[in-house]
Amino acid sequence: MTVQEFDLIIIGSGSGNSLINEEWDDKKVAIIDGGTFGGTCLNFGCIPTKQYVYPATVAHHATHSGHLGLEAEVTKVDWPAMRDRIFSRIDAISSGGLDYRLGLDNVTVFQEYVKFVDTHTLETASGARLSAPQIVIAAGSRNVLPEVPGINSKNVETSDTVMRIDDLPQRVVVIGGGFIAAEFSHVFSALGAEVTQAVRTDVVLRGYDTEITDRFKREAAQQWNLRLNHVLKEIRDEQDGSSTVIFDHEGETVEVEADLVLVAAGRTPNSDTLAAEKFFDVRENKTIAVDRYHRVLAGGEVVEGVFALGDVSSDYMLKHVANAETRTVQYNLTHPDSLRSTDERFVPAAVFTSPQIATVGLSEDDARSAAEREGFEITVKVQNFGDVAYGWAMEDSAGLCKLIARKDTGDLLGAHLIGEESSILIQPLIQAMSFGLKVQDMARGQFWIHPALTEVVENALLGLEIDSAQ
Ligand SMILES: Cc1cc2nc3c(=O)[nH]c(=O)nc-3n(C[C@H](O)[C@H](O)[C@H](O)COP(=O)(O)OP(=O)(O)OC[C@H]3O[C@@H](n4cnc5c(N)ncnc54)[C@H](O)[C@@H]3O)c2cc1C
Ligand SMILES: NC(=O)c1ccc[n+]([C@@H]2O[C@H](COP(=O)([O-])OP(=O)(O)OC[C@H]3O[C@@H](n4cnc5c(N)ncnc54)[C@H](O)[C@@H]3O)[C@@H](O)[C@H]2O)c1
Repeated sequence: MTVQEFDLIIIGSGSGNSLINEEWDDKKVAIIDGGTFGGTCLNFGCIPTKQYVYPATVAHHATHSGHLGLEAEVTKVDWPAMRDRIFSRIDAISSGGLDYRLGLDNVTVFQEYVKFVDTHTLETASGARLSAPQIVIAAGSRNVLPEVPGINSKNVETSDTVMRIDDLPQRVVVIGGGFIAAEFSHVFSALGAEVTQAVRTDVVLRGYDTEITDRFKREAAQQWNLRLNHVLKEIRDEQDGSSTVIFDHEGETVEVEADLVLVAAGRTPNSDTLAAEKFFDVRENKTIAVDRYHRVLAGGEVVEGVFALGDVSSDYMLKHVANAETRTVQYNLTHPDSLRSTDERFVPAAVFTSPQIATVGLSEDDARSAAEREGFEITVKVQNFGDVAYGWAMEDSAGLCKLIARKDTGDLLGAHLIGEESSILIQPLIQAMSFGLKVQDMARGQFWIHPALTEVVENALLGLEIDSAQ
């Protein structure tokens, strides 16, 4: 069998597509993607979800401003117009990106799935064999569907399909307590659907500081029907075209009627689609094992020339992490003698639900454990948005900013926010952690615009009890 030889093979056109820079102009590159060109973030993830989140948040504000002396209502939600506006932009970027790559002399695009047949050779679904001394696995992750009767119902959607539906459904059941469930519960409920979010335990947004998750549960329950400890058992299709979603709730059977069931029960890395486990180390969570330079491991040893990045190998399924890893791998591919690693000490995340949530660093529980283990004290401050002037303007009772720092040094250990634009408010705190800025210097070493909402961050910093602070 003939094997097509390349200098570089990239599997995955999401973050992987950004690897091809001018350094490869004179070399032969193959980029392979069996799915939609551009990957998850562009086509099914970060970007379209936020394009729905924004109008949903506008609608939420419009309909929840009575406390400000405003009576407003949303008289029409034109879902098809919204969907077409969103995807006319996204689809054009995806097909434009594909056309651009197809037009390059040095790049060959394979639009099929591949798997490894040895560490440096791949076989496409149609049987072609490709080989290269350098291969980057950027194959991402996919949605997981729980194995329950009725999971193949026509009313079941995942994040891959739900944004392209024909119309806004009347009754939506969202399965899951993670990022995707939280964001879509907000979107559908704010746009006017009757939403039930069913979480199998009493934990939402696992791993988040409990102050934030408790506040989120309270706020979510005021906007949609949040049901905890509801274990999905079955989805039964009814003759009228709807479905009945059946749960076990602490030993009792609970049935909820739905026109659409959004399953957001987690994502799994695509390592198995590549037969990666035959040639490389694959961890229990199905990520491909890599060293600090993103080189793939086999039997604990580096496989020369094979790198992995993003959801398929990362501890985080976040696009800003995949992007940072892409920059590192891009450099390492052409600088084998001065390899770089990605600094993942302070990885932030935001959940674009209602209210927004943003987090970086340790939760209070984890910070207390670390303090006990390593012998230092922590200081914690919770500042409500409603305590600062802009929070008064908003009549806010939902938002809070919680900071955790080392008492002796003033190093920030964790920052957790829930409330309006938390994903923006947290950025100076991420910056402080990344660059080692002490909380006392951060609080008083700069002006904080009055009366901006950032004063909630300023006041939280000032509320921390640092030993050396005057
Ligand atoms: C609904 C949703 C919302 C999200 N929102 C955010 C957000 O707001 N912020 C954020 O930071 N992150 C968000 N994420 C996560 C983010 O989208 C991912 O972390 C990121 O896109 C991963 O990029 P990647 O390059 O690793 O993989 P991908 O972009 O998924 O690219 C992998 C590509 O590999 C292809 N592929 C897989 N297996 C094979 C194979 N065997 N052969 C050939 N091709 C293959 C796939 O078709 C895919 O196109 C969201 C995810 C989802 C699902
Ligand atoms: N704003 C963002 O950054 C953003 C937005 C969306 C997704 N993402 C990324 O995508 C990843 C996947 O998101 P997700 O929400 O699908 O996953 P998740 O891991 O955040 O949450 C999965 C949820 O599904 C539940 N679950 C698992 N199995 C179940 C079952 N059998 N029945 C019922 N519930 C079940 C879990 O308990 C959990 O609550 C996230 O880890 C995140 O990194 C990020």
